[in-house]
Amino acid sequence: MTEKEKMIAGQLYNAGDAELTALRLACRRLLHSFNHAHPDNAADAAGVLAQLLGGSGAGLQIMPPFHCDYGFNITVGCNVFMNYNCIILDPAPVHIGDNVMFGPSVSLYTATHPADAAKRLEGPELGLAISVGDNAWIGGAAIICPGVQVGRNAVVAAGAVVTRDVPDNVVVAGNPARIIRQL
Ligand SMILES: CC(=O)SCCNC(=O)CCNC(=O)[C@H](O)C(C)(C)COP(=O)(O)OP(=O)(O)OC[C@H]1O[C@@H](n2cnc3c(N)ncnc32)[C@H](O)[C@@H]1OP(=O)(O)O
Repeated sequence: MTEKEKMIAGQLYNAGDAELTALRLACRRLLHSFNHAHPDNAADAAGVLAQLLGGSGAGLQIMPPFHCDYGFNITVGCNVFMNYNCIILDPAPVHIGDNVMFGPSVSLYTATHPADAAKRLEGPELGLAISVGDNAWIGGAAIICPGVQVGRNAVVAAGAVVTRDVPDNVVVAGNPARIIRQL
């Protein structure tokens, strides 16, 4: 397997690999264009997003600046809105459903490292896929940790750190995020 194949499969991989380094550089070039697009040129920004992302439905709106590692691992449904300054670390697949809203500075981190220092210092990284269900709302500055699945219609409160899967139709808040009510 190549390092890219290992990365997408959720296995330990070497991020310093030449192919992955080139892919991240290509991603940064596209992000530079997107984040510096003139506000009157919405078509330019939409064209860059179409090149950047693995797939997206109609009605996608992302407010700049936006940051991610690769882009091709991110798929987005219809009518998705991401507010300013969202960050998606996407060595592993990220799927965002239809009608999802992100507040400002939402972070989705699929990337992680071994907790054991000796293993971590050897260098390999790991990506665990994240998904956000249809109609979910992620409040500003929330952090979605590696491997988490957020359910349909769920609300993640501002500032929550989500370490476990979120069921459908609940509000979660806090660090670590806990269910505060059913919807
Ligand atoms: C596209 C965009 O999204 S742009 C707008 C960006 N805006 C945001 O990010 C705002 C996100 N909104 C929130 O975080 C809100 O507080 C919500 C949606 C979670 C409120 O949900 P509700 O179910 O109405 O909760 P409610 O306000 O009744 O509070 C219930 C309890 O949760 C607590 N709570 C509410 N919000 C939070 C929070 N962000 N973090 C921790 N606890 C919270 C309340 O203090 C309350 O606790 P108490 O019962 O001990 O008094």
